Amino acid sequence: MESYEERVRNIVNHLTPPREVLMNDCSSSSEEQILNSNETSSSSTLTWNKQELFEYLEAAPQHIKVAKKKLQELLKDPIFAPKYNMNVQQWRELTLQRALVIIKAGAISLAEFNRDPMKYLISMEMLNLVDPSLSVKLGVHFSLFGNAVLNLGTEKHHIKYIKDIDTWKLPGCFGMTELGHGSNVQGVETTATYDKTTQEFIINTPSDSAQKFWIGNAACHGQACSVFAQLYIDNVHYGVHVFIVPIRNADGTTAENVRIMDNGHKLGLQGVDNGRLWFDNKRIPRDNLLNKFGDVEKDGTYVSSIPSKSKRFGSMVAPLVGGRVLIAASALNVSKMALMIATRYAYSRRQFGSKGNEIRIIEYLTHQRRLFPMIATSVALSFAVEKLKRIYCEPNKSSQNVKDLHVWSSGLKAVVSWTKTNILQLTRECCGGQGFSSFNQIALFKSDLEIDMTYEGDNHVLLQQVARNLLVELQKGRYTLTNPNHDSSNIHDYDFQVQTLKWRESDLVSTLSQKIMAQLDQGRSLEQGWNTCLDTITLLGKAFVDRITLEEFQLGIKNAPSSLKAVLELCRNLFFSWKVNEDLGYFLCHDGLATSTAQKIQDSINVLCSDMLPIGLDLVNSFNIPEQFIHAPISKPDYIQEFRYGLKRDY
Ligand SMILES: Cc1cc2nc3c(=O)[nH]c(=O)nc-3n(C[C@H](O)[C@H](O)[C@H](O)COP(=O)(O)OP(=O)(O)OC[C@H]3O[C@@H](n4cnc5c(N)ncnc54)[C@H](O)[C@@H]3O)c2cc1C
Repeated sequence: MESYEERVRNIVNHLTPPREVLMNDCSSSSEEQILNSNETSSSSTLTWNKQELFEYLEAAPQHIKVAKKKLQELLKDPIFAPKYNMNVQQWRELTLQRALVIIKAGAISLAEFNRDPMKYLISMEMLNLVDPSLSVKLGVHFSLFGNAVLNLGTEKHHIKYIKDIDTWKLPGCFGMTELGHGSNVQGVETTATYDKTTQEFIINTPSDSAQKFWIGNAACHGQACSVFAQLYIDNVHYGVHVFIVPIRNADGTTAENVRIMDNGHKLGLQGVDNGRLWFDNKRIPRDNLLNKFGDVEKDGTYVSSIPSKSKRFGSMVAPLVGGRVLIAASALNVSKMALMIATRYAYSRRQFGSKGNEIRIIEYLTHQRRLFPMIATSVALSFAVEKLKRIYCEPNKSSQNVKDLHVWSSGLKAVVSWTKTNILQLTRECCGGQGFSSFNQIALFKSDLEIDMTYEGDNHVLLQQVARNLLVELQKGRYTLTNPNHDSSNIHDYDFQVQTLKWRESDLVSTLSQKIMAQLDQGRSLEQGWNTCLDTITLLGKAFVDRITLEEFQLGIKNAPSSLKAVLELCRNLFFSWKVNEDLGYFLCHDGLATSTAQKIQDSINVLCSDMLPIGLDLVNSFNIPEQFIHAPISKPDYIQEFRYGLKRDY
């Protein structure tokens, strides 16, 4: 008689699909075949050249490819080898030493940031794959402190500071956030009062809530800080301006009239020395005002070509948009890397089934539904993020480009960082206990990059910027409202897909407009009305990003070599179905889709996942992430060999 276990096994075997429909067994292939092969995909359903897809997703001009290779060589220096098992002090020291190697080699510099922002962005993205603490420490120094000098300062500042920034002679901090004010930068309390008798500004922290908080490089290494403070001249308030304030002397001692404290242990980014700053009527020369958008003459006369305080503030924060572009791009790379690790493991790890013939975990539908839609989403986002980078790097931006940059960077920073966090969670779980080990990389990215949702603009606040812009477009009659499309004849037709996402966005814009008008009619202020609509606003911001992502993806498919079109279309269909499925409630409650069409879309996900099953491994192996940065043992074809007795992994 069959035992209970045997009966269950027989039933399960009966229910699982025949092995022939599943892809070739990667665990028996050599690493070279699986990971680095330029051969076409071996799937029976779709074929493409992996190198071709790698290059198409990379989308970099030749000179940048050369720079990338050069940086990759530099990153082979043993100092960049993985090392996790350290206390905070050791993390900070290693991060500093790594930063100095990069700076000494001239691989990252403010001069380069100015000359070739795309090269700068791509180099920083690569450093983030090696060690997020390293890219954040350098980012604070160059992209924030240095960028403030470059874009908020004038020639006198460039002459005085750029060389010292590029050599780390003047390690910098960026002092925007205070304990009492983070997202609301216009509300900072630190004051800068002009003293015309000495031609100095007096920088002061008037209360404990005004202490500068979370300031990168402040706890240990920073010597100067670009401080955001309210400018006062003769008791007249001129709004927020930015000042270069010395915080340490060259010998590392704290500067006079400055107090510094460490921010302490945190969730991640252990290598970044975040600190708190107080200024006790600290005097700085008049020239230390970064005066591109507003200046103070010797006699105390205020001069600016922008009369409105809030517009002036807008001009001052606009150049800082690069941080958001970098977060979106880096978050996408990390998503791809985590998916590469988890997917490779999923195609070689076996669990359950008959003895000697256990099932690869990728064969479980739950595994496919966790990994494949995210693979498709990462491919989809590649095209939107690439477009964002191009807009950012455009040297002579039209006013439309400036507006697009603001809206796209706000929306994509929020959505890509959330997507990455979701992907890190899913991939961590997909790897089981292995996902918990630092040496398998996913866990560390989880803790180091958790902050992406908060700094460089809190995601919920950023999506309000997107919604505000769409509302203005609507009010100015520049927004085309769209009707729902119930036609379900072909849910894989691009026109149907884009019409569906356009309808949701346009329905949300008009709903938002009506809701706010109703609030105003009831005598509420715009601020109160806005607050009652924040749920709709968040949905609208996300809907906008989904729509532009689909549109850019379609453009990418149109321009792709013909051999790549089919695989990209499969990804587009899965991306679309997944996105609609996530928000099915909205589509059904607001009559955006017929129930039968919604059902079709929902049902299509399992089918698309099974279409992706034979090619999922090839697809992640075509991702534009250099192999050099993937050292997780579970990503290797024979992961068991990676754990043979005596091979230590306690770094
Ligand atoms: C590791 C790390 C490094 C950092 N480095 C720097 C640095 O170098 N320099 C620097 O100046 N700052 C730095 N920051 C600070 C960072 O920029 C701020 O934390 C961020 O701007 C958010 O501000 P907050 O923490 O005060 O949060 P808050 O703005 O108080 O937000 C708290 C919550 O309230 C919500 N909220 C706030 N306002 C609204 C609104 N209008 N509508 C809806 N919801 C809202 C947010 O969504 C959030 O969930 C760093 C922070 C960290 C953690």
